[in-house]
Amino acid sequence: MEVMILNVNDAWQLEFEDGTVMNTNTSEHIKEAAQVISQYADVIAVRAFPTLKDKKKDESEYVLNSFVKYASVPVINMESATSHPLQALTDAITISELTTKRKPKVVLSWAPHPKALPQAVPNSFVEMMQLLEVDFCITHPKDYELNPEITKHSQINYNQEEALKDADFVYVKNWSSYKEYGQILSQDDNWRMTKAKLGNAKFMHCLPVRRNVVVEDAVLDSNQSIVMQQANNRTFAAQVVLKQLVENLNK
Ligand SMILES: NCCC[C@H](NC(=O)CCC(=O)O)C(=O)O
Ligand SMILES: NC(=O)OP(=O)(O)O
Repeated sequence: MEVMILNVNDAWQLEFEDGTVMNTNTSEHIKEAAQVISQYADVIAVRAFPTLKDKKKDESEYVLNSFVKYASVPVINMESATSHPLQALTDAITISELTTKRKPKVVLSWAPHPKALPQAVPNSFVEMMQLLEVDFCITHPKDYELNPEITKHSQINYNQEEALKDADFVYVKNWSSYKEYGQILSQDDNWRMTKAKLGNAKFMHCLPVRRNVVVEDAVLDSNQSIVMQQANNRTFAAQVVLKQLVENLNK
């Protein structure tokens, strides 16, 4: 593949609203931009982080969906406002490669972070775990509930120690509050992952990870950490999706 990387905002701001009088800070409408890029490329992969300010706007996935609407080529989600499916596929591949059990116990554990981060990675991880044969539970402080529409078939335990008991895989991730949308409600270091809490489980994280904030060095530097296998599987997850997509284009 020949790859072009475009950081759209480096050039100018795109307009996504219909019918706007574009006499302020947006220079090009997504209608033209998506069609022009479709003339350059056979596939468009879009990364579009949320505003974390306007829940309705983020949930409308206006960036990703506008590309889908106006592009004339397939669009791939490289982490959108509310989901990161290629990361979830990566995580599923990693768990299935490394599990020694038919039904491993997998825990998604919230961690503190100084910045407000999206819910995209945990959302997609939860959705993926609901598709796999795993014993799955989520642990986080009160008021860090993810979108209940996404978590409604998953167990939530506010007691981290209890949730982590006998875990085979522990996926650690920070996210900002969904309820108090985009807010940091806690930076409680007691939620940081430590070697003691991890027990015999394998440690997972999508990266980039803040050492000794999200997880202590002793975990990342141990052979229980499988973050490098995960990062490697990001390539294969993207390749398998692109391969199928491109093969279908040529049919
Ligand atoms: N897999 C990519 C993760 C991207 C993003 N994390 C971040 O932006 C962390 C940046 C920082 O630590 O400053 C997220 O959580 O969705
Ligand atoms: N994990 C993840 O999405 O990594 P990149 O930001 O490198 O794509």
